[in-house]
Amino acid sequence: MTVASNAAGATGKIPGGKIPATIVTGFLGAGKTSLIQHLLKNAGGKRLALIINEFGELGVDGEIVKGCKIEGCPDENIVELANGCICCTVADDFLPTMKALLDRANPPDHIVIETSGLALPKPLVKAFNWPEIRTRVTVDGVVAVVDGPAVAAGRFADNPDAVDALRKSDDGLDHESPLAELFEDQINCADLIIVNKADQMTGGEHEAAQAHIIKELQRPAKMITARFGEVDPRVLLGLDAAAEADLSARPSHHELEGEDHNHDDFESFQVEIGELAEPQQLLAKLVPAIEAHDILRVKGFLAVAGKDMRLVLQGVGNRLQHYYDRPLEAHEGRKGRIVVIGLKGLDRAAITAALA
Ligand SMILES: Nc1nc2c(ncn2[C@@H]2O[C@H](COP(=O)(O)OP(=O)(O)OP(=O)(O)O)[C@@H](O)[C@H]2O)c(=O)[nH]1
Repeated sequence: MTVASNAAGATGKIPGGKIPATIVTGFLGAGKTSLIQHLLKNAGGKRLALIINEFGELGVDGEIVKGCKIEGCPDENIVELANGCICCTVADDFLPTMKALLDRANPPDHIVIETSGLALPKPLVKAFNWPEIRTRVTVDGVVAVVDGPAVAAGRFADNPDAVDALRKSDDGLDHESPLAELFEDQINCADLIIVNKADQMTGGEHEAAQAHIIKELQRPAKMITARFGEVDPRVLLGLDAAAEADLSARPSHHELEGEDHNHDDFESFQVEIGELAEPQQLLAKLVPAIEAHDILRVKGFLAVAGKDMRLVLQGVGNRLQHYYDRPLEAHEGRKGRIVVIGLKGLDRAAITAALA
């Protein structure tokens, strides 16, 4: 979990004195961090506090936000806590973090929470009914960021073959496609759905993505499209949904599992990567490894010979992106680390060997 706050300005408090909070959900790599970066840069003086949660043990998203050096968002306001979905660590992590934010001498105008890509949003919304925070904060809205091209390609459709294969490797699997269930839970908790990566979709793909969302949507929600999460903050904030008060209208596949569900369908691990002669040295090995092992998400930081800057690596499916974001610090050394996330059963040894 990462906490950050930005520049001073107008109060966002709503009548009754409660501070509004926005929960940003969405599958791995859909564009949540991009949306939040855009929001922080365009907050127009509103004092936002940001809580970022990650599934993998490496806190990449918070580091990326820090690396942007957004004015008014100093590093000392950023606290990392990765390695666990916020929906599973509500009592241990989320509640104390919220209380600390609210107890600040100058509390934020609006709180934005980025959940991990594997988190179920509903348990988090439920946490806003806890006595310690219910009188002080309300969920202004749940925003689901969707990877438009991936939806259009059927990534979140029920896939009986894939589920059968997973069942064979795990007798305990007692539900439908984990990706489809998670996707449905995330959109069916949302007040606003953002179909992101519009730049990567043709008109037909756009229609296919929308049609799939509408088919799975069981409640009314606004839907807009975006590229790189560039959404006007006036659209994003101020939904005034009070989501914690209408939980029963937000259906979930995990209703019966209570709050003690876990994420056994997915796993993540880290790979250390020595200094690269050039980025291509790793990229050339990564694409075949991603395809061979159906890796869902790769992200991390790398060192390249002769470069003083840190190389950020992002992979969503087999689409890779890399860029230098900030100078490497002496204590970081000249090696890199990436986190690999996929469905349970990843062949860690084979993937690590392939990237060595
Ligand atoms: N082409 C394109 N790429 C995008 C867009 N939005 C995000 N990306 C890229 O997709 C990758 C993942 O984006 P993030 O914003 O980190 O996604 P995320 O949802 O925060 O990812 P996790 O926190 O790992 O779940 C990055 O390489 C982004 O640059 C978009 O609209 N178009």
